Amino acid sequence: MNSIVSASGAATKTEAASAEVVRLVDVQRHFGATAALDGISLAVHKGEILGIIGRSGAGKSTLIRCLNGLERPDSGEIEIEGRSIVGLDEKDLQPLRRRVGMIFQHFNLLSSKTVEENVALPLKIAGVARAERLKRAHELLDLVGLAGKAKDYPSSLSGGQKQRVGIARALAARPALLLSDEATSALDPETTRSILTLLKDINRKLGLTIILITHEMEVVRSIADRVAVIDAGRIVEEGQVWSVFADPKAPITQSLLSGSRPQLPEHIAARLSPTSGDEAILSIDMAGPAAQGAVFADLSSALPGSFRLVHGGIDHIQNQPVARFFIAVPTRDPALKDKVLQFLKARSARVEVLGYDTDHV
Ligand SMILES: Nc1ncnc2c1ncn2[C@@H]1O[C@H](COP(=O)(O)OP(=O)(O)OP(=O)(O)O)[C@@H](O)[C@H]1O
Repeated sequence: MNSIVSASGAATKTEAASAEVVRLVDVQRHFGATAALDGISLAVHKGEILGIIGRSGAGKSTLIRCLNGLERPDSGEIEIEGRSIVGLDEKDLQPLRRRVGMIFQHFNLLSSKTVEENVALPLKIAGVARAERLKRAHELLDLVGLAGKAKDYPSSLSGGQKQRVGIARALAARPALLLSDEATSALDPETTRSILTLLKDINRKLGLTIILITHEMEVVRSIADRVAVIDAGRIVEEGQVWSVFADPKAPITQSLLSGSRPQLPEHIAARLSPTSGDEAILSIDMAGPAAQGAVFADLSSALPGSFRLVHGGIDHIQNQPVARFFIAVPTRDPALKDKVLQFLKARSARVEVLGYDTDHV
């Protein structure tokens, strides 16, 4: 069984437990010989945004379908706001489903209904009177920036506007949890940013707990507090987003993150020798407080002429600096590389010798 993934911070155990919106314990779901979920344990706390990433087929959709009661696990426990949903019949699932809003990649709006009718639909199903549900729909359209579109039909909206309607509809019944299933995957980068900003605003304003399922690291990077990486039905890595980006441990995480972190340029990587050359090429990873000092200026003062910068940069994730650089250290002084390694390690940097280069100009 995986350990329970949680971010209780400074809260006491009791406070953290009371603020749990979602709790999964050793959830298993098999399809024939395929383990779509193979022992998922997870806790998500009120107001948290959790990103769940993984490759195609990793089990993300099965997980989300288990959370909204569309799929039943073979074994394990799933609680929403402290109530078990495993084993409930359709009738008893209905009120719990209203506690879980959902947004989709292709919006899933009803084309024959106006924007306000789409937003009000969950309330109509719940038996809320027309005047009240339209009032709520208008409040929500205001919240998502579509106040003037109430009477329009979905066909006249852009993709970003359709997703805003989807978000308003998902919030209609005042859910405790919003599930987002690849909600920005069909949108262009600018629209994606505006939808992510809206989700973050709603999270802050309403204290809404959000679980985002995505294969896009950028989505996780820009709005999630925590990330869980799922592979072959198991959580293989989890943590605060900045810390997982700074030091991805599982090979699948490293692979998913490769496009989001500086990599040694291919033409240099291709010509590295594992044993000898004029320069040693080092990768340097620093994050949090370790990335805040003037490391390279200090290295230059302590060991003049000891390196040249090859590639890299500093990113800021959740207000934390996350730095990754590649430097070249001349090998004519055989002791220099070790002095540089020692200096950087003393500054809490992770340093790796990637190989040796002879052909730089
Ligand atoms: N109804 C089903 N019948 C048979 N196999 C299924 C079913 N649903 C999912 N699977 C299998 O379970 C595994 C996990 O699928 P799932 O759809 O949860 O992955 P995913 O991470 O959401 O993938 P994608 O990103 O491509 O949607 C896959 O091997 C898939 O083929």
